[in-house]
Amino acid sequence: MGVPQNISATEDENSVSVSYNSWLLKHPSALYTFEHMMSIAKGKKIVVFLDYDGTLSNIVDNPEKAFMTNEMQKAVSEVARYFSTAIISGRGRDKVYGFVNLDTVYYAGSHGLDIAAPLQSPNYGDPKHQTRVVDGKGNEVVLFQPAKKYLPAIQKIFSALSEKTRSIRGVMLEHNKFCISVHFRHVRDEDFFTLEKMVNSVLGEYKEFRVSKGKMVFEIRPDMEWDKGHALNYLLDTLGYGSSSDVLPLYIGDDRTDEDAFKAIRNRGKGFPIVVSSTPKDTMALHSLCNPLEVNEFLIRLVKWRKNSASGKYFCQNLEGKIRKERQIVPVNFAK
Ligand SMILES: O=P(O)(O)OC[C@H]1O[C@H](O[C@H]2O[C@H](CO)[C@@H](O)[C@H](O)[C@H]2O)[C@H](O)[C@@H](O)[C@@H]1O
Repeated sequence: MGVPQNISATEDENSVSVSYNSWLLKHPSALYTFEHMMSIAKGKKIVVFLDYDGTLSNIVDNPEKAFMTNEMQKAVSEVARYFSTAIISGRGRDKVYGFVNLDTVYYAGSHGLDIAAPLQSPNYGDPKHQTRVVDGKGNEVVLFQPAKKYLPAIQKIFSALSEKTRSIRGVMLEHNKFCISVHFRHVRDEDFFTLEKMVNSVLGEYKEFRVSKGKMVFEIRPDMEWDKGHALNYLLDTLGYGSSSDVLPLYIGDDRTDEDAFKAIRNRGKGFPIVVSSTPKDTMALHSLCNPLEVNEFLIRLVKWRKNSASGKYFCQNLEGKIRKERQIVPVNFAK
């Protein structure tokens, strides 16, 4: 009995790695194609967008404990020194800020339904959803919250789900302000369909909401035309890059709702949509990274590239009007 099982395990592993390798041909590793990507980015402005769970932090059993490593926090902080950087998460905005804990990045929570954007002529999206507020650090920011009118209903759905799912062991509800996550990672297989029915029956009374499935989670949110892709465009616009043809948005994410951001970049016709996955999957992303460890490495490389290209540029500019003799050196140094 043991032998055939072993053989089939090996066959399975082989076929997984064969299909992953052929998937990689379509979605090459952003680490392997880094030089090529950066050759496209030369002289352009990269704006960095990052998902949180499964991208900056590993997927873990307890959503409250999805901390990022110190190395990752340092890498994101460095990235934010050189590039405009935003985190777009399904979590509540405050919660994701609590995990990342950096004041130099912009945050969008609730799958993009809650954006704290810089105070700069916001001309994208409906102004009635925008409020000027002073954040914890005393900076004026614009809160863009297009789903505000749904807050009372979200509260009711949360209460109804808490009541209804109480009988199912392992369910965990997470209030993400404009969305609700129903985690079923710890629900027994035999209880899954009952839970799914419960979720659908509660939502049956709230037709203006939709539910999608993420990683061991039902994600409930208002059924409106606003997603992570819209949030990416909104942030680009408020950061002042809306009409610039020199901007390359770079988005790294691992889950279904990140596909909306990949799609937005594909629609712009420029930029780097990068999916985090160690298995083949349908995606609009053009590049891939295997896991948060590779994301960390990619971010470190991005910073190094930026530092080097900045010093190269500085060298050129310095040479430009001043030291004629040294100008000859430029091509040699660049070739190195
Ligand atoms: O857009 P994201 O930042 O990726 O958020 C999507 C959901 O992420 C979290 O859940 C997922 O990660 C948990 C921690 O690793 C894991 O336990 C859970 O099974 C995953 O689904 C978050 O808790 C959800 O609220 C977000 O919707």
